[in-house]
Amino acid sequence: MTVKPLLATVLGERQARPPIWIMRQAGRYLPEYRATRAQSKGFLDLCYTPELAIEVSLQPLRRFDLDAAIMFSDILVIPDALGQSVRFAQGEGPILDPIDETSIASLTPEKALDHLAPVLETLKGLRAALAPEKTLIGFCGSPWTVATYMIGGRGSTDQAAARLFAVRHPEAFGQLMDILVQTSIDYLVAQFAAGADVVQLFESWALNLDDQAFDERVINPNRRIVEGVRAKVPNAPIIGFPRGAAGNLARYAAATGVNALGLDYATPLDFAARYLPKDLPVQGNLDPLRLVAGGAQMDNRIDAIIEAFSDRPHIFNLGHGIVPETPIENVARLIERVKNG
Ligand SMILES: Cc1c2[nH]c(c1CCC(=O)O)Cc1[nH]c(c(CCC(=O)O)c1C)Cc1[nH]c(c(CCC(=O)O)c1C)Cc1[nH]c(c(C)c1CCC(=O)O)C2
Repeated sequence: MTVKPLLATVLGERQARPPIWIMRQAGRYLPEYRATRAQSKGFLDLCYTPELAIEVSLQPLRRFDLDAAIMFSDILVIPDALGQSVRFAQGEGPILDPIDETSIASLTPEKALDHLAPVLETLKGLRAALAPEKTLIGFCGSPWTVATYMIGGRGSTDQAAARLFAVRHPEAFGQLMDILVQTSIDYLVAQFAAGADVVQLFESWALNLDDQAFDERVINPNRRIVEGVRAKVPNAPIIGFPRGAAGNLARYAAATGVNALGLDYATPLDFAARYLPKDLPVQGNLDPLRLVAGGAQMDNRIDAIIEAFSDRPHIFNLGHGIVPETPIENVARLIERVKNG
């Protein structure tokens, strides 16, 4: 069987050079993505049309020697599948009709997996199209992060609406988290069945939480998902990416049981050495804006990241998603440097 270096790294095997993928690697910095996007009827339509979603997932691998493809979709297909109205307005980001303590009961978890069937078709098509040494990554948003959009109705810098809702309506909030945990388990199990090698839990808003809230809203639901998925898919490989977790990172890694820990770019490079078990695989963590600017500052930082994690399994990645302004030649240079020094 052909070895998949990225999957092997998630499972704890250090490689001579770190394998690499890029968060949001299929996206607007690529002209071919913008062209396919223009052909679609809208962003969600692109997510639910396997033929187009497969195409955009493969676009970055045609240009660059990446070690993984990530299925093209979005974390907000879950609220959409639960019956909440989700729109992606041009230049505004996602807009949802916010849910409240009375509307949680009208969500439709029983219909969610049928609604998500096209995403599973995308995975099957990718599995068939990918070279055997490439890792296929599935994903979902973690419950707290998805809930911040469902309750707030849009992205925000402080997630105030959801933070207030969680403490003002703890019972309704608990019901919402239960629905999101169960839907995420079913969805990820189905992703493995459709051919995913590994899945990533995107907890993009693991910040702005006191330690009690972090335990209740981040650690607990992520742990329940890891356990629930592994009850059906024994030893399922899972990467956790709790962005902004900072001082809570080590507890997150120990308590959730994820195989590998995604580090955002604000995580100090000596953090892993100081606070993480010595064999725990890490992923990250170049600042996406260093990739925009490129040049020597980027090369030096890439080298520093590789050096800092050279004694443990390491997957190179950005510390958050690539931004649309990123010059393509800088991406090529990043990958060349990671692969060949
Ligand atoms: C919070 C979040 C979302 N989506 C996602 C997250 C977690 C990661 C993170 O923190 O960045 C995850 C995501 N979104 C997308 C992917 C596809 C796979 C990949 O290439 O990584 C993945 C893994 C496509 C996308 N998702 C979106 C686009 C751009 C939409 C377009 O093409 O018009 C893409 C390519 C839209 C989106 N989707 C979301 C927002 C806030 C936005 C608007 C802001 C933005 O444009 O970056 C929600």
